[in-house]
Amino acid sequence: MSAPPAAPPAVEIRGLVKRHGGRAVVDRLDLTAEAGRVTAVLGPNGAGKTTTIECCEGLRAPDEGSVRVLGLDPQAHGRELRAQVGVMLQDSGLPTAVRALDMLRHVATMYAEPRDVAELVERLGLRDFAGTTIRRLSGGQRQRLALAIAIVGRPALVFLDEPSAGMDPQSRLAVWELVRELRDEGVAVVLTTHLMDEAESLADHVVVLDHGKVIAEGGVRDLVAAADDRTLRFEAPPALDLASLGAALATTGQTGPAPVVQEPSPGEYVLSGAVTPETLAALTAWSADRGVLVTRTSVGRRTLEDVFLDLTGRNLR
Ligand SMILES: Nc1ncnc2c1ncn2[C@@H]1O[C@H](COP(=O)(O)OP(=O)(O)OP(=O)(O)O)[C@@H](O)[C@H]1O
Repeated sequence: MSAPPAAPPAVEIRGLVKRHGGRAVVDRLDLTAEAGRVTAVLGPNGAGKTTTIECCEGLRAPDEGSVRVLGLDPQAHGRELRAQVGVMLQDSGLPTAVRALDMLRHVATMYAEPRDVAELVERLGLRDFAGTTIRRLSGGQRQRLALAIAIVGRPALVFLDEPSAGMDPQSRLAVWELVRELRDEGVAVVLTTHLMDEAESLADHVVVLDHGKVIAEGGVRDLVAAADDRTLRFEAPPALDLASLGAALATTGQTGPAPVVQEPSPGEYVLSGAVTPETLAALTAWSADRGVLVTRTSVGRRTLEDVFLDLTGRNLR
C-alpha cells in the first residue's frame, strides 16, 4: 500500500516577483510556512512583507513566480480559501458602527463549525467592551476583537500582522498563549511583526526579508546562537574611539570572529563576536588607560534584535 500523499505546505512561494514603477519590491522570493508552526516574517519598513502576504491573500497578483496557499492558487481560488484562511490586519477593516460582540457572532455564523464564541470572549477579555461599537474601541481592544474574528472559523492558516501591537501586557500574554495553542492544534500561523520579542517568543521559524529578498532564515535559536557568540553591553561616556577599542579587543588572542563594537545610542555600547574573559579584561585595561569610567556592564546571549540589526543595518529606512 502506498503512503497517502503528504499535505502541501500551508504557504509555498517560489520565485515571487512583484514590481512597482519598474522596481522589484519583492525579488525572486521563496518562502514556506508549514502547518503546526509559527513562521515569523521580519524586515525593515518597505522590505516587502505586506506585499508578499497580500499575494498570499489573493489581494495582489504576482508578476512572476508562484504562490500556493493550502495547495491552491489564491488568485483563482479566493472563495474556497476564504473559508480556511484567517486574516488579522493592523487596520482591522471592520465596519465601525457594529458592536464588538455582534460582529464576532455574525462572523461565527458564516462558518460550519465555528469556535465557541463565549470561550473566545473569555480568553481575549472581550466581555468589558462587548456592547461597544467598533468605532469606539481602543487600539488594543480592536486588535483583540480582530484576532477573535480571524480565528473564530477554525482556519487552517492565519496571517497575523503585529498581533500584540498596542496591547497592554496582560492582553499580550493572552494573545501569545492563544497563538501557541493554535500552533499546537496544527494551525499554520504566519506572523509579520516589528516586535522582536514577539517573534522571539512565538516563532518556530523566522524569515528575514530586506529589499524584497530573504536574507536569513531558520529557527530563532539557530539565528541567535551562532557558536558561543555572546553580546557584551556597557555604558560609558558617549563617542568613545571605537576603532581604538576594537583594535585593543582584537589582540586578546581569541579564536573566532573579531569583536565588533557599536554605539547604537550615545553612551550605550554593544560588542558582539566571541566574548571571553580576556575581552572583559581588555575592555577594562583600555578604559583605565584612557581614564574612561565604564558604568554598567553585562554579558548575555545575543537576542533576535541583535541579529536583525546586524543583518539589516542600523540606518533608518
Ligand atoms: N501600490 C504600490 N505602488 C508603489 N509602490 C508600492 C506599492 N505598494 C507597495 N509599494 C512599495 O513596495 C515596497 C514594499 O512595501 P511593503 O508594504 O510590502 O513593505 P513592508 O515590508 O510591509 O513594510 P512595513 O514594515 O513598513 O509595513 C515599499 O517600498 C513600498 O513603498
